[in-house]
Amino acid sequence: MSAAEGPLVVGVDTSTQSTKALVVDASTGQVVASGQAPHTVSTGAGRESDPRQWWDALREALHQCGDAAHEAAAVSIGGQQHGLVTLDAQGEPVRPALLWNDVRSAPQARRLVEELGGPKAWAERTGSVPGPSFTVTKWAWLAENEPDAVRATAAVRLPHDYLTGRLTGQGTTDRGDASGTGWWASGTEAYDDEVLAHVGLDPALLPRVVRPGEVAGTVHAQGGLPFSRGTLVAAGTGDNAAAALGLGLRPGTAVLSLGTSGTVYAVSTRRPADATGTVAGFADARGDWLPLACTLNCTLAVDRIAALLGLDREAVEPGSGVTLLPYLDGERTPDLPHSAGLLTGLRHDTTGGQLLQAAYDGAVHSLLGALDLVLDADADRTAPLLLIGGGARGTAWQQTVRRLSGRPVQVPEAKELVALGAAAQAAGLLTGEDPAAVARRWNTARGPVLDAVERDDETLARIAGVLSDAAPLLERP
Ligand SMILES: Nc1ncnc2c1ncn2[C@@H]1O[C@H](COP(=O)(O)OP(=O)(O)O)[C@@H](O)[C@H]1O
Ligand SMILES: O=C(CO)[C@@H](O)[C@H](O)COP(=O)(O)O
Repeated sequence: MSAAEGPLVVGVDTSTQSTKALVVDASTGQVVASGQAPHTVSTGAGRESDPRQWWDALREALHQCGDAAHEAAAVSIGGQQHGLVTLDAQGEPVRPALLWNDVRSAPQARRLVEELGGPKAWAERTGSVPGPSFTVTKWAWLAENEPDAVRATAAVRLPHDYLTGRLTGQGTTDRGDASGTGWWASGTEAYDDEVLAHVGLDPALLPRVVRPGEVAGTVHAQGGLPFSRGTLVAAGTGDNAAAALGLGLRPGTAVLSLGTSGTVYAVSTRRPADATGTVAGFADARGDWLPLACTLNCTLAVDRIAALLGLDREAVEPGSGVTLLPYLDGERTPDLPHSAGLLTGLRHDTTGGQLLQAAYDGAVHSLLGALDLVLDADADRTAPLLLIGGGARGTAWQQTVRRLSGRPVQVPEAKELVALGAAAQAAGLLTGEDPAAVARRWNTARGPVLDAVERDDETLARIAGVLSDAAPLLERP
């Protein structure tokens, strides 16, 4: 037996690059064991992963947790949002999942927005104007490009639903992740029959939306996992909603998450409906809302540029008028799905370190442009930003966010906030508490606050100018 004070819970983050598992003491929030196993994502035109490798990675991550995982009384899975998982009648993937950062459905996205009333109508109906990240556009792409796969599909799931379903044997999801599909109406909090009919998706193929605080099921088949049959399984949620739980986030505080995706978000009690499409009007996992903007190019893109330059990711140098838009995967914020990386302002005396700094600046500029849009009008604009995700560990990321935001930045010591949020959700099942209150009791947001520095408006203006001047190039399909 472990020396934990309370029951143990397991929180999982199945994100783009890896699956991470934490075994957490539900009384204190102490992480008693952890594990992590990588995934592969296809390269080339699309971004796909075989869902079965998420299950294998979950098994491996839990194996690394050792005996502690055997004692878990409840488990919950947070996962990368939007991915389209298609299962056949036996529950096996029909094809690899189409991931959130696969932009091939950009033409379908544009068409769907036009066909169902335009951006304002979509924002009012689903909270968001669907871009190529949204599941509904991926389903439309599949129907057009692989009709046999669509015909073979007996169930449609999101990544976290897939793993939760393999644990419980039931098809479930939650409002947080459902709100990123484009077929969940944020006004009625139910699947939108008209959208589903329009894209030819039978609602019977979709999972049941579990209410906040409700049990999704119990572990029905161990399948090589360390859990006992009957272990409680929480609803789980999308990774950003899970991190909001993990931080015990309250309205008024903005989060910047620097991982494979860059995201900026806040909790709000008001249902968002941004007709410009910059802010996605997601639901959170509790009953409130999670207005969020997301970039496709964050840590991976900057690391790639560092690798091209043969530099360590921290080897940045200040100064220079060079601008680098690191849109290696196309971009979502701003909405430029067909764009590629763009470099301008290069001189004989530009150094590699300055080029690398320009890549950080380009990535952070996109996120900060949406900061004011995700916060409620009455939020305190001088409060610290919470910086999380793998990139938050990096000094160059921290300093770039400070310089370009002009705001204090708080870096929580807790590393895996998505998995911690999932653990808090699992703990909430045991104690009946609100998961965000569990996380606050665990003090998960604790960490140093870096003071505000003067905002570098010159760099922000230069990047905005390049974006505007290069629009025809960046928008070209
Ligand atoms: N010490 C560090 N400094 C800067 N970046 C880091 C550091 N450690 C990890 N990273 C970055 O974090 C990224 C992974 O972040 P994470 O939030 O785990 O990603 P995911 O989106 O898959 O959840 C990697 O791409 C890597 O570039
Ligand atoms: O698409 C979004 C949010 O809308 C992404 O944030 C995904 O949820 C992927 O997350 P990471 O793997 O980068 O954590």
